[in-house]
Amino acid sequence: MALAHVLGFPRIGAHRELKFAQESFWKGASDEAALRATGATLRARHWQAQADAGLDFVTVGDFAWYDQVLGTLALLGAIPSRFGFDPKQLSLADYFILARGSKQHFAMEMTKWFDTNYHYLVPEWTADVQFNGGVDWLHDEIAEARALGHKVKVALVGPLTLLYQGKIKSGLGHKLDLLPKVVAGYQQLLQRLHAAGIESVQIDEPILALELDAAWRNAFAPVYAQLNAQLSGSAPALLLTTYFGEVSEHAELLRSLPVAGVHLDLVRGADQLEQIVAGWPQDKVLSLGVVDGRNLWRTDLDQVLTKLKPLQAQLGDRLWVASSCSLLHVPVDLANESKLDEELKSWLAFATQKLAEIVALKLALNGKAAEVEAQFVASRAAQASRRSSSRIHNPLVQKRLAAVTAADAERSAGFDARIAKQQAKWQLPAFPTTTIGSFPQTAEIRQARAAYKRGEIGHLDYLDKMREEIRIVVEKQEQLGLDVLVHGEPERNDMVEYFGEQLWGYAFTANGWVQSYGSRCVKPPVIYGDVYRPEAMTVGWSQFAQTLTAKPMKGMLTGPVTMLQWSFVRDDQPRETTALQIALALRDEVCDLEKANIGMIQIDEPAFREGLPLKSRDWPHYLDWAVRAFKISAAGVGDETQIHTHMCYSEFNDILPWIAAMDADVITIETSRSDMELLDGFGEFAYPNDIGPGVYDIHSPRVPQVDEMERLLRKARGVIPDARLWVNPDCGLKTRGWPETYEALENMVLAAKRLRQTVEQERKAA
Ligand SMILES: Nc1nc2c(c(=O)[nH]1)N[C@@H](CNc1ccc(C(=O)N[C@@H](CCC(=O)N[C@@H](CCC(=O)N[C@@H](CCC(=O)O)C(=O)O)C(=O)O)C(=O)O)cc1)CN2
Ligand code: MET
Ligand SMILES: [Zn+2]
Repeated sequence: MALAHVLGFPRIGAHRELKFAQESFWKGASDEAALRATGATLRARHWQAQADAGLDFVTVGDFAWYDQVLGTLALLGAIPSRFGFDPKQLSLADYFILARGSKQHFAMEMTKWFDTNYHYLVPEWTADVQFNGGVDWLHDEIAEARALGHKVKVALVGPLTLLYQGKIKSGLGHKLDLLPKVVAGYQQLLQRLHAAGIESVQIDEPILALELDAAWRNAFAPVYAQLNAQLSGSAPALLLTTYFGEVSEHAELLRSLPVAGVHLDLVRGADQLEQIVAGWPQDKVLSLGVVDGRNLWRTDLDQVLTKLKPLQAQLGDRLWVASSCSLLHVPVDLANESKLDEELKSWLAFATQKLAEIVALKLALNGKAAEVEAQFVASRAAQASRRSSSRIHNPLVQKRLAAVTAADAERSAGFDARIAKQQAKWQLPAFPTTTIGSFPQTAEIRQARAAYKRGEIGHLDYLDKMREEIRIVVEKQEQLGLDVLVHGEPERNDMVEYFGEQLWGYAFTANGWVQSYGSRCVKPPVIYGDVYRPEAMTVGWSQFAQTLTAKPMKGMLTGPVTMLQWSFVRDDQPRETTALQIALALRDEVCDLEKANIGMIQIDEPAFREGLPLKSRDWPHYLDWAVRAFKISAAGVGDETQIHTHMCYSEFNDILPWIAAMDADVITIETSRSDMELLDGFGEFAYPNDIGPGVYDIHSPRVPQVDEMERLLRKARGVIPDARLWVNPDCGLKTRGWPETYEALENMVLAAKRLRQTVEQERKAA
């Protein structure tokens, strides 16, 4: 009999209960007990949903108070020693300091989890890091689940993925130097799980979907042999999970690893099945991820069943039906969507619905097709209705896309000619200061928007409130002495959702929250049809903001790649086609802004790096269309119009030439959490256009001091010519409060002024 399971369930709660409990704890408005109680309630609810759906285990270990990688470090005792915490006595408050920083401590670095919009905390590898055991939280959660009567499978981030995803901070030549300690730590952990009677452990090794070099590849067999030897044939059985891509190059390794089973992502890597299944050992489970954990289209159950049936003959009980990856990346429950129309709703499945899909497949395989016939009928109807629906195809859009030429992607002059005209026009000081776009989204702003959405205040009142906010933001920027201003984006709930709401071909949810990092969530819009801009989206706001100041006011848009990457994307046409449709819509907006005398326009592409395929052999194709999409959105303007872009939260060094190929006049880019590591890349590749490497981390409430920022700027001057260097934070300020924002920007402007003085002195001395 086939079994059914998921690799993980979203922890934030259908109504973001965890977010509100975390934030209340951070504010000091509630205590640790209250936060813990909310966590326990959510876990209990999510396990119950899994049990009620008919899964064979509930997954324990997917919960995290902030992030699952940080949680793994806390569990193993491998927290960075620079914080001075005792790993075995770590309190929740300490754990949050690791994640968010404090007056004394920089936060741990945060970066994207593979190619998702989820951010994890980057382990800090030093020679003295320990793996001798840490907090008991996982063990407590297991006890909780059992007390509720559930059959438990424990999920862990695997040792090699954990090591790989960290960064060497000091004292190590190679991350794998830590292997003996790490393995000992996992052995200890597995023993304890065994002692507690755990029979099944899912051990996530998604790095197998990357192109690993020999050192990493070769580490798998000995590591798993050691973990297995320790268990000496006794429980828990290890299920090694791979996801986010195909792993067929490791087919031989996976067949021979001493683990009880292996999980494959058949959504991302449909083609790998044949190669891996051939000669699959008689004693190994094969868990097949057939329900998409990264998107929310309803599964074509017939199609999947057809694929699974022949395998059942081969695998029997050893066939497990699963989600492709953890369901962390999709919203919790479609039942909470009252605003989506019934047709669209019938096309979708959120995490809760996906549980039912997995179980329907399992039951159909196990000879109980009659019990789940209704599910199959509904799935069939959804596929048919999606294929034939008239709301998906827009001939206007398709015709325009077909007519795009290479020239549409090129500015009329090269950078040198453009920047000369732009400088003559704007007369900015050396090291111009600016911000990334958003200013604090205060409770007042959000409440006003919530009241507007509920119909308690009218459209004009809402506009008035937002305009008032813009007035305040402009006034503060003038006081601060910033050189290039922004309107602050108060009217935007989220930079992607806001545009999605105004474009055709997009649907948006009322409650489709997905965790992005810590307590922060997004509601990714759903792209279901051809994308079309019926009217201007931002022009009124930018125009209004420009009337308030004589300084340049940057227009503010989200770029095509990010609009795509942070949405749930249609799966019935290539991603690049959708990206180019969005690019054309944005191009019209950019041209409209220019016509309205907005002379600087920022087109944010924070997800540009995130969209990069995990395997480098797929890079050229992606980079080609992604760069083209950006350029098409930007290239409709004249030479004097200054195009900015912004990127954050990724490692950029390996794609610098393509970032340069986007040919934005100015890029502001996140660098401060990694102490300007970006600049290392400039050794090989000198970025040609203007650049503002972020001088402070906006994701931490800590206020940076003038000296720190001045130091970073001096570092930047080492590789960026003075004439090309801008001064700005790492990213937008929407998540910050006003007092810390104001103070930080005051310090930043001061740092820029000091730099100008230095240059002046250098010039005099010369
Ligand atoms: N899509 C996306 N991905 C991204 C980013 C991003 O900005 N957008 N930034 C990077 C980092 N990630 C981030 C993700 C989310 C947030 C963020 O601030 N999210 C907000 C939600 C934003 C939002 O949609 N807000 C809505 C709804 C806000 C809300 O909760 N309203 C209350 C009512 C108002 C109140 O009383 O507060 C409610 O509905 O219950 C609005 O402003 O209208 C949050 O979690 O708090 C920040 C950074 C990478 N990925
Ligand atoms: N303009 C956006 C902002 O300032 C860019 C954010 S990138 C995640 O919020
Ligand atoms: Zn950013």
